[in-house]
Amino acid sequence: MINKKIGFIGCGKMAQAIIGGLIQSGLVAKEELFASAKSDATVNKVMDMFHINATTNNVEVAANADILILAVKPDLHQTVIEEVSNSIKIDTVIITIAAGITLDYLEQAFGKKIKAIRVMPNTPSLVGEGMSAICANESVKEEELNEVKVLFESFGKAEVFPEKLMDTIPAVSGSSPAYVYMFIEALADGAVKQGMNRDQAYILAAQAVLGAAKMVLETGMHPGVLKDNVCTPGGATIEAVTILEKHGLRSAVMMAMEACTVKSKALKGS
Ligand SMILES: NC(=O)C1=CN([C@@H]2O[C@H](COP(=O)(O)OP(=O)(O)OC[C@H]3O[C@@H](n4cnc5c(N)ncnc54)[C@H](O)[C@@H]3O)[C@@H](O)[C@H]2O)C=CC1
Ligand SMILES: O=C(O)[C@@H]1CCC=N1
Repeated sequence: MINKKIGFIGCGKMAQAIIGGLIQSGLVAKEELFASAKSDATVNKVMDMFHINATTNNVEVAANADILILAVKPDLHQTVIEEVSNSIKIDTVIITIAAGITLDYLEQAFGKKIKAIRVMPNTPSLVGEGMSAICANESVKEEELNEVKVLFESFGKAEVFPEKLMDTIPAVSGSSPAYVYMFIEALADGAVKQGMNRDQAYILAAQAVLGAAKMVLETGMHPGVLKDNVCTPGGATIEAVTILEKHGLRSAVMMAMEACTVKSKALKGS
């Protein structure tokens, strides 16, 4: 168990995924989780869903937290930080999960030396299969960074990266679940077009994606070799692969990722 008070400012889709993942992991007691949101409707929803402390008062959450997670949109960071910066404890570890918010930006917005951490998580955290990339400033002690890593590992995988790679992470793992859902939807549409029931199609498509991802992670084999193993010479799969290559699947993904990275870098000011 981690016996620290963990506060969330902003309690939308990503914070809810983390809170759900944390509760399910059992690493943190519900009594140690605090969240604030702008509207009463969100506060009530969060209390109903997770039975944790929730309020519209950001300062209350900030003042209580040993680990404070800023889970609002990038362009709201300045306002929220101005609101809470005088209330945080001296040793509070401050985490932003926002795309594009740098460690320097955080320190400047707080206007003082702080223990600052940047994490780029993703929504599969809710089901214990999150991927979180982490970097920290020099004020964060090794044991504090390890504790945050353990926290995020409790609902998936977590890796520490140099900050220069953090703007690339949304494209690879923060945003990419959206593209994968599009792929699953497309697989299901294709099956429905050929007469399959939609509910069954989602199960087949999603399980194939889950299994393929597990093969990459657990066998350590190159994705190209795994693909080749599916393509029987002169068989059906290579016909599908030919069409996907013709329509530029890989270059479409790579170009989409570039656009994602450019936007991530620009977000804090927008
Ligand atoms: N949705 C995702 O898959 C991911 C999101 N993120 C990051 O997480 C952050 C939040 O994104 P989402 O959860 O998707 O957005 P969201 O719109 O679902 O949640 C934002 C929350 O902030 C609250 N909020 C707005 N103004 C506030 C204020 N002044 N004080 C306190 N709370 C306030 C809203 O009530 C809402 O609950 C963003 O910075 C985003 O870059 C990072 C990785 C993945
Ligand atoms: O779309 C966004 O800006 C955020 C960053 C990663 C996932 N969602």
